[in-house]
Amino acid sequence: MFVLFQWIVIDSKVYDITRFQNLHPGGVSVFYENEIPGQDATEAFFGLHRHEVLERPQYARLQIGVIEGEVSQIQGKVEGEISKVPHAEPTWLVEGYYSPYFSEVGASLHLIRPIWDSMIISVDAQNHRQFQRAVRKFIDEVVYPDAQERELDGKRPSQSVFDKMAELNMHAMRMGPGKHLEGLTLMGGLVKPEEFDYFHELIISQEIVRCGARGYGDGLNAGCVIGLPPVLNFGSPELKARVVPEILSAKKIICLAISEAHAGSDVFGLQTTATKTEDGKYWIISGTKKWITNGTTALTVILVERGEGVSTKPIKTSYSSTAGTAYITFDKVKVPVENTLGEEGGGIFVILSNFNHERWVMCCASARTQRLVIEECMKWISQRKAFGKPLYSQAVIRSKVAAMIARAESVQSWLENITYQMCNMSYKQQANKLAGQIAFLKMYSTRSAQQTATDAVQIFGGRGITQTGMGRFIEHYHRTIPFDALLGGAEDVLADLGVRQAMRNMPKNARL
Ligand code: HEM
Repeated sequence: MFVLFQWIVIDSKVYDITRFQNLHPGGVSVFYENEIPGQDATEAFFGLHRHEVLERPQYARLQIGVIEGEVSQIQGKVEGEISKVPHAEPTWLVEGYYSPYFSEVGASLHLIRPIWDSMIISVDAQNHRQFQRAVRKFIDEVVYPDAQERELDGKRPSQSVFDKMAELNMHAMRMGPGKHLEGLTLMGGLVKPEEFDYFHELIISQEIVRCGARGYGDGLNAGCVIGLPPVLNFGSPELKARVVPEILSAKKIICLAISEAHAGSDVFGLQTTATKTEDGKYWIISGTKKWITNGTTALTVILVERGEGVSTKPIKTSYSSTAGTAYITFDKVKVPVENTLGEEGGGIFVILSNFNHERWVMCCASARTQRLVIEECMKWISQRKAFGKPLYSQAVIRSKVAAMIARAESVQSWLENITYQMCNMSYKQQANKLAGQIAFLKMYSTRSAQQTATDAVQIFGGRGITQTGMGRFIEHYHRTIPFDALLGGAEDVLADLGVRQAMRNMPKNARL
């Protein structure tokens, strides 16, 4: 019996595909096409596969040698590295570019900033660049692999990831600067609690979303980012002492339950009721909540700890179940009045007070994921050939990519400007001066993101709607992006809010 050995070369590495060829997901026939058997199949391979295919253990072991005198040239994702693909990173991370906002170790910003009140956070020497490198390394090594696996199996992020984030106090840092950081060692001591500012928080938000796993990103304690601030800002000292450490160490999960089947953006239209018992010691809560991120795993719902009468069930959404999106029902749930956050009857204020920060976090994420899509497109249009030339030689492709880049760059620049304002304003000033700005940015960034998703699918063609293979991140992005335009207030509602706020500030005497 004869065995016909079949070898191919990809990027100077020799693969023995003798046995594998009949198992090849793309079929056996491709290996008998011209220019493949026994030859350099690099170009053909990268026109059809992501680099990560060669890194999977079952395929990596097909490699039997390297071509003498040659070295491998092609790189996939390199853990912890800054991408060299143009526009794949915000300019402040790109060699040779400058930023007035992000500092190097021990450097101070050459900016004169007005001092308005004692809430101002110092922005000298906060060491953003070193911080970014450490966060990226952590995300790439610890979070990225788990994100890819959980997106596939739909389970919640692994507890080990929550725990490692807690060791670095990352859950606490995701709440932004403030008193809750006092006494904590942040990122292994890289930044002092009093020096932690909104740019550090922006870095964390933007690094996490580089995982390209939308549902997982939310599953990774996004409920805490929006759910804990009401407790921190309005909870009694006893309640905070009991609840906050458990949540910041990720032993318990919190979520913010606002939306209901009957009311989404209209927070005044909510129907869940809380009635006091005759002795005034308890609330009895009845009603439902819908689309609650992390709700399937949460132990606390603003005032309500999971217990008798609280039940949750998963909602199947267009993104993955790893986010834990839940339908929650309260059936005569008894809650001590001490769990009340803020003034009785002032719940709307509690809810609205954190909207700016929450929307700003969403802008951080949206700005960065648009770049992930740009990076995918840039690689695809240079490695994929059509009509004998790379895709980028088509003007129509270049025009789509140009629009994507312009949108992503403008969103990031605007975001950095707003972040700088936040660093210099008290929470109250932010509410007065930035609610409109942040609403506009949120509206603009999610609209940009949707346009970019549509363009990316056009560029990737069928692969842009295929869950595996070369277009997998594009398919995921395109499928999950509509959510970004809904959460934190629908686009049109935000646009309207911004204009109304601007009109309130119109000088009475301004005329044409
Ligand atoms: C060591 C060599 C190779 C390995 C390990 C490999 C592995 C795979 C895998 C895992 C897939 C499924 C899609 C994906 O996950 O990306 C695939 C698809 C495919 N492969 Fe390969 N492959 C190899 C070489 C080649 C070569 C040399 C060709 C020839 C041009 C080829 C042509 C294809 C085609 C046409 C598909 C279908 C792509 C699609 O549906 O978009 N493969 N291959």
